[in-house]
Amino acid sequence: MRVLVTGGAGYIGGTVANALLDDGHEVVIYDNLCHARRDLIPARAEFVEGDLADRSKLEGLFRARSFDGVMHFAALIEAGESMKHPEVYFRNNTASTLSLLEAMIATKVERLVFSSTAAVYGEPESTPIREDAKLQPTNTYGESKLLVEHMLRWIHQIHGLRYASLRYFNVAGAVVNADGARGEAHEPESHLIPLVLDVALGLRKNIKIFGQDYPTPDGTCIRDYIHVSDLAKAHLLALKTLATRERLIYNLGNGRGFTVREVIDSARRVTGRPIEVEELPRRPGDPAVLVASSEKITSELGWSPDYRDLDEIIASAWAWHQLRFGS
Ligand SMILES: NC(=O)c1ccc[n+]([C@@H]2O[C@H](COP(=O)([O-])OP(=O)(O)OC[C@H]3O[C@@H](n4cnc5c(N)ncnc54)[C@H](O)[C@@H]3O)[C@@H](O)[C@H]2O)c1
Ligand SMILES: O=c1ccn([C@@H]2O[C@H](COP(=O)(O)OP(=O)(O)O[C@H]3O[C@H](CO)[C@@H](O)[C@H](O)[C@H]3O)[C@@H](O)[C@H]2O)c(=O)[nH]1
Repeated sequence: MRVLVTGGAGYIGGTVANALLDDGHEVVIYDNLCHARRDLIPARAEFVEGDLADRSKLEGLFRARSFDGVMHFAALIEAGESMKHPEVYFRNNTASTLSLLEAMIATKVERLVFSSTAAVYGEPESTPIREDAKLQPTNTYGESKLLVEHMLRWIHQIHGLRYASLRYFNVAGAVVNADGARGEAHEPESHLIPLVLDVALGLRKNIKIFGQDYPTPDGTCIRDYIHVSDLAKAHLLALKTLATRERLIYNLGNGRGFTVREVIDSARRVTGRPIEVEELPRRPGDPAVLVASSEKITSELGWSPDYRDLDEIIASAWAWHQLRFGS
């Protein structure tokens, strides 16, 4: 298949682009590089620099090349930042995605795999979270993605777009393949695991823990960490399944939650280094607990994660982190 990968210069999009290439597909990456580095674009893919909002550029690309599908990763991704600048998130993640969808409708590109998020659920009523749980985001990042899910439902119904909405929980870890190694590095970094590993490497003094008074065993937030290679596997499965099924909505997580302090302890075990912490107030918009039930994708598509152990996920991230940032 020929697949357009929006946001393919980023952490997850780049990893999935490599997995598509390994599986024999042709990949064109479309990214405006607002949060990525040119030298990290997967070397075997074709690259087009452009913004999601540029409908005519996307339409031109679709007409010129006849794509079988789109994997749509391009977005701003920080829940904390989204609570300071909601309008930026609605513009970039929601309105600009509409330009992509308009271009797909106009040129009859039929399949879309969309990066949704656990943040669409907000504070869940029960855990683990199933796909039929209430959708009530507690941050505007989650809302910006939920609005896209609503648009997709209508565009599917009216224009027949086939789509998969994959609601990822917290993605982590690194992958080694023909292109070398690729791991988690956001520009700028705001995610827990890479920041903790920076402290282990001596690049930061300490890790700030946002909130100690959540209703969890140690007072810090609980998240479900999934390895990026397991996520990539699910994307390829979803894209293929859209040949026979029209609309897929799946959670992607490991089914086990870890507090922020447990993640830091795991990093101490894996790296063998001391990791100093500093306790700060809550970060606005953070739900206390997000843990996935991924039973639906397991029973319907046969997906299951290869990485189930947090220490293993962090060890994979650490191996790459030392290569990339160690001296
Ligand atoms: N990292 C996670 O834990 C996580 C969890 C759930 C969902 N997601 C979703 O997965 C996707 C990828 O996340 P990531 O961690 O790889 O982030 P990332 O920041 O590494 O990648 C996002 C990419 O999108 C590009 N981009 C952003 N806005 C654009 C625009 N308007 N036009 C063109 N390109 C644009 C950026 O330059 C970047 O390369 C996002 O949609 C995110 O919401 C991530
Ligand atoms: O320096 C830090 C960074 C994070 N945290 C906490 O660690 C947890 C994880 O935070 P982070 O790594 O920033 O990820 P999330 O905010 O949980 O969001 C990620 O996971 C979501 C799915 O659960 C995705 O939708 C988002 O795109 C992705 O950024 C949260 O409780 C944060 O408050 C800290 O205490 N200190």
